[in-house]
Amino acid sequence: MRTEFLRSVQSAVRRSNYASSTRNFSSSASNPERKVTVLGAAGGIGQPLSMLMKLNPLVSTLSLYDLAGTPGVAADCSHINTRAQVSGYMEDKDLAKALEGSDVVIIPAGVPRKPGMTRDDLFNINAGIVKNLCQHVAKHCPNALVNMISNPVNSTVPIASEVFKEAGTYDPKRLFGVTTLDVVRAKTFYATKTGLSVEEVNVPVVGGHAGITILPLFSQAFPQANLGEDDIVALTKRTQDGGTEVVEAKAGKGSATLSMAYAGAIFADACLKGLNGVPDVVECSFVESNVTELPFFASKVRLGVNGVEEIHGLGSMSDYEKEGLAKLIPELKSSIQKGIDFAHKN
Ligand SMILES: NC(=O)C1=CN([C@@H]2O[C@H](COP(=O)(O)OP(=O)(O)OC[C@H]3O[C@@H](n4cnc5c(N)ncnc54)[C@H](O)[C@@H]3O)[C@@H](O)[C@H]2O)C=CC1
Ligand SMILES: O=C([O-])CC(=O)C(=O)O
Repeated sequence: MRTEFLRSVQSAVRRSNYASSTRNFSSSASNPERKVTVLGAAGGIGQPLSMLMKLNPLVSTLSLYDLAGTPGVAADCSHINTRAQVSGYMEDKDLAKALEGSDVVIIPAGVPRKPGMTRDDLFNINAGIVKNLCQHVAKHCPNALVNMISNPVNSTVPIASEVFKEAGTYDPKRLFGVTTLDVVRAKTFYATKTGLSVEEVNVPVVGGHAGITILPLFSQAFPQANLGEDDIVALTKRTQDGGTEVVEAKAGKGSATLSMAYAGAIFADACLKGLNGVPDVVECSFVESNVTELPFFASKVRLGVNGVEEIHGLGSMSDYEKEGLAKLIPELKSSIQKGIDFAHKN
């Protein structure tokens, strides 16, 4: 029964692109050892994300770290009869053990929004958390691929890059802001509007991860549907406000956790596939980039054995999308600079 259930979860996940190459998903025996560490593992995102990583046969060691509650989450996850061996860590002094040997470090540590807040309102608390955790990453697993989930992503990724530069470990190919949830939302909203099967649609989302800096490119959606300008504007706005929609619905009890865990698991799975040499693994991500004048930008990225293998350009965009791009640049630029300044001053 349990095996059947696991198979059905795996197959649902596989259909939705979580493991776009079934080759690696179904058999664990042929997959190399891979350690994945989750920092903030006992939180709203951390718990379901840890479970999804435990279900991923590409993971051989799952290391869970949080300031509180990790032993329970680790014990719970460890009973799931899948490949990964689970360990939980809670004390600062155990961070070294938690991180050593990690191939991928996923960071959802930090506070979430409440109604009325912007992601930037989280900066004062989360910037320090991210800086501290990245200092430990630089020390204990400098070669890991870092998947930054903590908000504001537009600033936390630049903070991480400065910390790694300071430590002498920075490799731009290994640092990713996780923007997969924007793609997940754009796909869902597009499929709902067009009546296309959600499993077959794809929509690139570029820019950053806050409000108008989130720019879905519906002109490049696949398959193409004949939507009018009003529909495109409404879909764009809903994708940009997707996080706020959840924050308001949760009415003070946090922000997206389940959809984020799903999105984070898809992105980590893509990183693992790239590391394992699976070809043509492409996801949107906020990375160091020269696609625009900004030092960081989200666009389609091909993942490989070194992390980022290739950053795709923006492709052809509609006039509406070009306007959106022009509008987002100043805000994204200042959020990036804010992160860089923080890393130097604090
Ligand atoms: N990139 C994205 O698309 C998304 C990002 N987020 C962001 O993810 C972050 C986490 O959200 P939730 O899980 O809902 O929050 P949460 O409050 O439920 O969980 C955060 C966890 O981080 C832990 N934590 C705090 N400081 C830590 C430290 N120094 N070391 C280790 N763990 C630490 C807390 O103990 C807590 O368990 C927030 O900043 C939120 O805005 C949320 C949704 C989407
Ligand atoms: O909106 C938030 O605060 C959390 C987030 O980044 C998202 O759901 O996209």
